[in-house]
Order: sequence, then structure tokens, then C-alpha cells
Amino acid sequence: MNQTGLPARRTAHHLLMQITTEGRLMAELIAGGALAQLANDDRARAQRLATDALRGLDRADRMLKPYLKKTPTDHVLNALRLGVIELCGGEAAHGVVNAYVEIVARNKRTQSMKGLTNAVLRKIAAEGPEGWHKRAVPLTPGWLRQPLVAAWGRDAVTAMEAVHFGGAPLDLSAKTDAQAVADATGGQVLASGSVRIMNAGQVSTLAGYATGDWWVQDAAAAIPVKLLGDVSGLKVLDLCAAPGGKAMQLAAAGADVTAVDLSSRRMERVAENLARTGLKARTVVSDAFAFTEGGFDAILLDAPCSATGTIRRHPDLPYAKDGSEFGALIDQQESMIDHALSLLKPGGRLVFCTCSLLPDEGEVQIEEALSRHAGLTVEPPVAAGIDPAWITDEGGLRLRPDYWSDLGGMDGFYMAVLRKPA
Ligand SMILES: C[S@@+](CC[C@H](N)C(=O)[O-])C[C@H]1O[C@@H](n2cnc3c(N)ncnc32)[C@H](O)[C@@H]1O
Repeated sequence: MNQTGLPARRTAHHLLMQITTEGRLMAELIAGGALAQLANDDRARAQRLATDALRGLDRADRMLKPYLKKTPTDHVLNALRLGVIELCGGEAAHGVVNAYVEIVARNKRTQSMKGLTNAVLRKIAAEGPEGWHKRAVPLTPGWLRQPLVAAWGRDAVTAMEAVHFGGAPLDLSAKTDAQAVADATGGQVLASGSVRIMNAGQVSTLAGYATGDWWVQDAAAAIPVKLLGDVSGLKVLDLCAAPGGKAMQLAAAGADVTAVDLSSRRMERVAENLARTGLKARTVVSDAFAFTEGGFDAILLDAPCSATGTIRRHPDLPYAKDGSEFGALIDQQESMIDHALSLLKPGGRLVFCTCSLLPDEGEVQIEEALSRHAGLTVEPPVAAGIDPAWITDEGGLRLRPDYWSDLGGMDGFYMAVLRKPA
């Protein structure tokens, strides 16, 4: 690791700039090589810094406000935000202040702001972690907070924000024996059967990774497949399959799985995951709408969505997005439900799910599908660990980040089992 910390800090700053001003997602930036030039330790540090800054961004801005007469340019503001995160996280003031002053000074357009950066960060250092801890939990940006409050109420959104701020533990799905995986990894088996590890560290060093005894999958994300019950011997289509968490669950449960995904790059991940776990599925790179083979006993449609249920692990999302793409996703989900139903055999079941907190991508999709398709019914959601209070009026299952909050929460998800008339 570089002793000055400057390469990691500059990279964290660059990530923050691209996320907050260009609408890029962290995962996409990292996949595109944003961390590639760094040493291993610096990579982890840069990613951690940017992630912590995004989780605490609203609180960092509130700490900065009394020291700024007007909002500085994004380059300076993001340097100050990172400085606040580090100083309030207990890093030594001298190194932090110097590094962010340097980042501001290196840019021709902001070099005149280095004095202000220095002065503000010194004041933040004097206020210290006490000032940070006494401030309220960071609020979700307004464009998303507003529809969430409309859907779930202010108290629920406040509870979700507390869980978002806390980040996410690591959840695993076991290929066969969840208790054995928990014993080997120091995790605990949740009521739903997933294994949860607090403070897991590097995934690939956990026991059972190389032997493919488990795969990473949030506890909420593992429930849609469980709603299908015993799938052994059934012909099951996973219509949006990559990176393959649900396809592996289906294969491990003995289904004859066809996994379809539009993205060849993401489908490579499915192939790698299947190879590591020794599970089998037919993989097809195709647009779901161009896949027209029918006669499936069951179909899993984990449709592309806003991903607003995954903010615990992806705090960049509310800053990279503004909701403008969501209408197109909602229309696509509706068409995908209709297409999936056409590929089911009579009497077959479709599990529709999205990792979204927006009812338009969940409850409303099912209500509308029922009104479009005569004879279509919703099957009651049955699986271990489900609280009856999570079942919705139309018969689906609504999962929220603030459920199991004492254990670290869960992804926000919606799911429903539809049965096609026989
Ligand atoms: C929510 S992710 C699926 C996660 C996956 N089911 C799992 O459990 O690992 C949605 C997937 O839909 C794929 N996708 C997006 N548009 C698609 C389309 N028109 N046809 C097929 N797949 C599509 C994306 O490439 C992405 O991998």
C-alpha cells in the first residue's frame, strides 16, 4: 500500500466524481478497470473509502454546511466529503488534510480552493467523530425518498435508511447443507435457510469457496426460488439468469434448468459459478423476448429493475440514478411477464420478482397481470422464515431492508407466484 495514501484517495475521489456527476455505477466503473492501476491493498481502500462516502454522503454534507458560505464545485465538494469521512472515521488529521488539499491543488480549475479545503478540513478535524455521531442517519436523496415515503410511510423509510447506512453482512446459499457451511465459515443459519456472516472479509478465502459448497446470495434474493417448493425433475426456465444465484438454487434442488440472459459477459459469470459449484444448467445467451421455446413447468422471471432494494450494498445507486430510466423498466417488466406466461405449459407456475422497493415494479405489476390474463391466479407464498405480515393484498411477498434489521436487514424484494390456467 502506498504510504501517503494518495493513490487510493485519488481513485476514491475519481469514483465519487463519476458516480455523482456522470451517473455511473460503481460496479460498472470497477468492471471497466477503475481500480486496475492500484496495488491490492489500495484497491480495497479506494473502494471502501468511496463506499463509506456514499453511505454517509448526506451526513458529510450536513457537517460541511456550517463551514461553507456556498456549495463549491463538485471536485472540491467530493474531496471535502471524503475528508469528512476519513476524519470522522478516526484517521490522523495531518495525512487526511494534506491528501485532500493535494487532490484539490492538482486540478487547475480548483487549485485556488486549496486554502478553503485546508481550512474546512481542519475545522472538521477539530469537531471530530463526536460531531459525526451526534448527527442524524443520512437521508436518501429526495427523488427516491419521496416515492418510498408515499409507498411505505416515513417511519418505515427512516428504518430502511438506518439499515442502508449500516451496510450489509454477507449471505451465502449452501449447495447442500446450510448448517455445515455455517459451521465452516463462522456464520449463522437464518430462518429462511441462508447462511449469514457478519464481517466476512474476502469472500474467496472463506472455507468452502474453492470446493463450491456455497455461493454469495442475499437472504431475500434466495426466497423466490424457495417459493416454487420441490422442483426436482421439473423443467424450469430462468429467464434473466445472470450471474446465476437463482439458477444454481434450482439446479441444486434437482430441476432441469435452462438459464437465459441477454448479456454474454454476465453469462460468463453464470458459467464460472456453475463450474465452481459443480452444478449443471443449460445456458443460452439471448434476449428473453427472442427465446420462444415453450412447455416449461415453471419459470423464474427475476426481471431487470431499478435495484432500489440493494442500496445496503450499492450506496452509489441513489446518487448515480435519478429515476428517469424506471418507466422503461416498468414497461419492459410488464412485457416480460406476458412473454414468460406464453412459455409456460398450462397449469405451470411463474415466479415474478424484482429487487425493487417501488410498488410499480412489484405489487402493481401483479395486479395488472391479473387483469390482463383471465384465469391467472396467485399462489400463496410458502417458504421457511416468511412472516405472514410480509404477504401483500394481491398475494405476493414484500421484503424490505428494515426486516430482520437486528440481524443486518435484507435486500428489498418483491415476489409472487402466478399459476397459468390448466
Ligand atoms: C436482476 S438480474 C438477474 C439476477 C439473477 N436472476 C440471479 O439471481 O443471479 C437481471 C438480469 O436480466 C438480464 N437482462 C436484462 N434485459 C434482458 C433481456 N431483454 N433478456 C434477457 N435478459 C435480460 C441482465 O443482463 C441481468 O443479468
